[in-house]
Amino acid sequence: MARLVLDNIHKSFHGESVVKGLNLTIEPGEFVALLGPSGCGKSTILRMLAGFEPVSDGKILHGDICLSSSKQHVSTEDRNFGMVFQSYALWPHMSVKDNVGYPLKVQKIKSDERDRRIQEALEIVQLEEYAGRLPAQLSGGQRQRVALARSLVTEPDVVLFDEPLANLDRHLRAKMEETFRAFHKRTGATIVYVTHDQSEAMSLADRIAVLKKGELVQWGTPQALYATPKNTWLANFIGRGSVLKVSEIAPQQYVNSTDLHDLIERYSSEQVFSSVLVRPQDINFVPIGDLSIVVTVNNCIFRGERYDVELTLEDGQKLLTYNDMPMTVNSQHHIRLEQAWSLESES
Ligand SMILES: Nc1ncnc2c1ncn2[C@@H]1O[C@H](COP(=O)(O)OP(=O)(O)OP(=O)(O)O)[C@@H](O)[C@H]1O
Repeated sequence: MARLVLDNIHKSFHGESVVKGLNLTIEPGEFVALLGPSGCGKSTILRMLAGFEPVSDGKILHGDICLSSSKQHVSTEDRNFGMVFQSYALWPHMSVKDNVGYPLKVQKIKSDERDRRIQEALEIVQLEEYAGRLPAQLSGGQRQRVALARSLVTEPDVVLFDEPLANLDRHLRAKMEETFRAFHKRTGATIVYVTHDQSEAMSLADRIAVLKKGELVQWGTPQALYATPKNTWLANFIGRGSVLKVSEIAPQQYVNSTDLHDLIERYSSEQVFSSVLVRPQDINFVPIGDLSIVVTVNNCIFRGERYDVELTLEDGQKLLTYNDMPMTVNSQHHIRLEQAWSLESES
């Protein structure tokens, strides 16, 4: 097992720069998600890792081996990375067993060894009983699990996933997330997983690289991205919450309740402002008091286990919070903001 390093990677198509100086060090066995909106360059990065695309500049290293640079390019076949894409690309005329075993046949692995590895891969994705079926006789989730089994029979150090759950319904996605977790635990492979779904990235990955327009915005654990997002764009992209304009304050710090209320009070009379992130769970309804702010209920939506309540401050800014009970639209209440996180302005 070796470390995967993306060292100042650039990629341009016809003079247009789509990946701009990306640096990432992925530890052996780590589960990493590349997350970002459509067109930010996620698939291009994965394709460069897979060897389908050369890099325009920079280096991709796997341990001591240089896989890609402007002078060098190790072919896809010689990288021995597993790959699972959105479309399962199974051979329709081959059984599950033959689909899974195909990469081993290409590698000319002997049949008893091949059978052992197929059996093990099918066990990991819990499809042993389906070995004789054709892809057409399987559900979407089962087909995706066959593709997963096929990606691991060659026992790769690194497995690349490109939106593998995008074509599945919500229920199946949740089930497949479990399969991925078990797969990662069992194989210990390094995983690079492309998605534009933040909840998928948050629930699966050890670390997430959030990308925007070909640039890395933040790289960290899901918990760090949620608690300490870098800027207003990321705060709006990860998790739920409200970005409030307040009086000026240095970015990247927690603001306690007293300071926050002071910053909100002083904001209306000032031109220069800062932005802070307030998470819904950091807002409490309280009796009128020193640290209370008047709000009006703007909207209240039933979400099953709770209500989403949209509040309006006196200066018109909106805040999202949760409540166990429904709240009447246009009713007035007092809230206390327990804490907030100050943000850099979006570049
Ligand atoms: N072969 C290509 N030729 C020209 N431009 C390309 C090529 N491949 C990708 N691009 C461009 O590079 C940019 C990044 O594309 P990429 O597919 O990597 O984004 P993405 O983040 O994976 O998006 P999505 O989530 O929609 O799949 C886009 O503007 C796209 O049009």
